Amino acid sequence: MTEPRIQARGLVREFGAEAGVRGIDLDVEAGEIHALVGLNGAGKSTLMRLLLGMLRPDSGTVHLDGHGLDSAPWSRVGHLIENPLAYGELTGHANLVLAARLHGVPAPATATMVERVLSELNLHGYAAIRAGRMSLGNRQRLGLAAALQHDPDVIVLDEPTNALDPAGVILLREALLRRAASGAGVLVSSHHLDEVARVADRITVINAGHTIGALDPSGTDIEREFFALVHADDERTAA
Ligand SMILES: Nc1ncnc2c1ncn2[C@@H]1O[C@H](COP(=O)(O)OP(=O)(O)OP(=O)(O)O)[C@@H](O)[C@H]1O
Repeated sequence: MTEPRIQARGLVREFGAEAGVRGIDLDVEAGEIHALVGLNGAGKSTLMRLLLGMLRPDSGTVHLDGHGLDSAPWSRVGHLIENPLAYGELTGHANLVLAARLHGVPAPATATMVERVLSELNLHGYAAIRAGRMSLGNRQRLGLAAALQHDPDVIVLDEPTNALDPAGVILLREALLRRAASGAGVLVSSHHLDEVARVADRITVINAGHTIGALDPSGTDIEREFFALVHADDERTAA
C-alpha cells in the first residue's frame, strides 16, 4: 500500500472563535483528483496553506508522500494558492524557466519542459509578453503552467479556474487528468460544482472550518446535495 500523496490529521488553525480550520482529516491518494468545496470563508485556502507549510497549525500533522513537512519532497510539489506566482517584469517564458529552476529542474531539461507546458496550456502566444501585461486569465494560466510543468507528484491548486475562460478550463481539466493518470495526487478547491463534478474522483465539503461530508461526483443534483449538507451543518451549529 503506497502512502497517500497528502495526509492531514487533526489539523487546527483558528483565527478567533469562528474562523480558520477547526479539526480536519484529509487524504489525497496517488492517482486521485480530490476537490474541496465550501462557501466563502469556509476554510479551504487556510487548509491548503497548512498542507503546504505556508501556515503553521495550532495542532495536527501533515504528511506529503509519507514525509513530515520538515523533510517533504518539495521539488515534487506543485501549487498555486490565490495569486499566480508570476514576476510582472519578466516574460511568460522567463517566469517558467525560473519556476523550473526553483523546482530543481536541471538546466538542460528546462527548455523542453517549458515548450511542452506552453503548448499544453496554449500559452505560446504569451511566452514573450511580460507577465504584468497579461490579462488576469493568462496570468492564471501562467501560474498553473509554473505549478504543473515539472509533473509534480503532489498538486495543490486553490480555485484554479476562477479567471479562466472556457477553453482554459478544458485545458486545465485535461492537464490534471493526465497527471492524475500518471500517479499524481491532486487537491483542488473550487466554487464551480459542475466543473468539479466533471474532474474529481472525490469531493469533500468544508463548512466553518471542518469537513461536513462528501458529494458524489456522478450525482444528478450535486448543487442541491451541497446546500443540504451546509444547511444541516449550520442548523446543527446554531442549535
Ligand atoms: N490570516 C488570517 N487572519 C485572520 N483570519 C483569517 C486569516 N486567514 C483566513 N482567515 C479567516 O478564516 C476563514 C477561512 O478563510 P479561507 O480564506 O480559508 O476561506 P475559503 O474557504 O478559502 O474562502 P473563499 O472561498 O472565499 O476563498 C475566514 O473567515 C477568513 O476571514
